[in-house]
Amino acid sequence: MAVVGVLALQGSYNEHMAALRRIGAKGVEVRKAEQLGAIDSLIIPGGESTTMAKLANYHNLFPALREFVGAGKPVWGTCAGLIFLANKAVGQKSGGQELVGGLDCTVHRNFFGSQLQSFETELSVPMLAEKEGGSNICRGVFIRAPAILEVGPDVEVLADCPVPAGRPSITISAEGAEDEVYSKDRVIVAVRQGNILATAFHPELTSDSRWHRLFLDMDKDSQAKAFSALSLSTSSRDVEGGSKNKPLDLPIFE
Ligand SMILES: NC(=O)CC[C@H](N)C(=O)O
Repeated sequence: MAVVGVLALQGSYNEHMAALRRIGAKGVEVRKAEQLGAIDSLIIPGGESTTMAKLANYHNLFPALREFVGAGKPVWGTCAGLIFLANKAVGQKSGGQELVGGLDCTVHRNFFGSQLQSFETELSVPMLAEKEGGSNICRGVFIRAPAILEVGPDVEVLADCPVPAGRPSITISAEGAEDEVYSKDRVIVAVRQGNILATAFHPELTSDSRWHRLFLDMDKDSQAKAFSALSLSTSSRDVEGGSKNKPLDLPIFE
């Protein structure tokens, strides 16, 4: 069974572990760089991204996390985890914070305001429903939530939501560029880029397991791809006992 790591430095890692248990998946709390070698995929939970970054720095996790993402292993960032995975973050404390990166987007750390402006809403998620069944709607729990302001061409938008009425316009200061005001009426809150999944809200705080299932399916898909690449290369070498008849979800090496 694939092992899902949950970065357990700070934030809602217990809730992700419980969500994984509910669907019969094997979750492991990850606190050290060397543990990343023993997991198939990784969830970076919500919490407080500056604190989480300080702890990740203290435990020298950033190089290993970047290597994990760079290797194309499935990674899901929720809320603060989304901020970790973004290539660029705005609205940060002065001096900014270290990011893992890999997800081609610009994220605003506290787009929806302070803790007091936390909210729940229904999100339209046709892609999630198509892949995992169920309703076209899911409950989005937004806690001092970030939002995605811009995405690159390889990023698929899975959900967006209206910018709350009365939200003051924000200024984005890009180095050297003139300040620009975010003036769209909707903002992106869930995306996928290859094996990276990111949500600005907290599916682990609801009983809807479909986001966790989607993430597990990403892992299954990438293992199947690795397997078929391997079976192609073995069949081209005409190795005895080819792997054609083995189910794709078995370990490749026995
Ligand atoms: N619930 C969350 O993960 C909030 C993230 C928070 N906006 C931060 O900057 O870290």
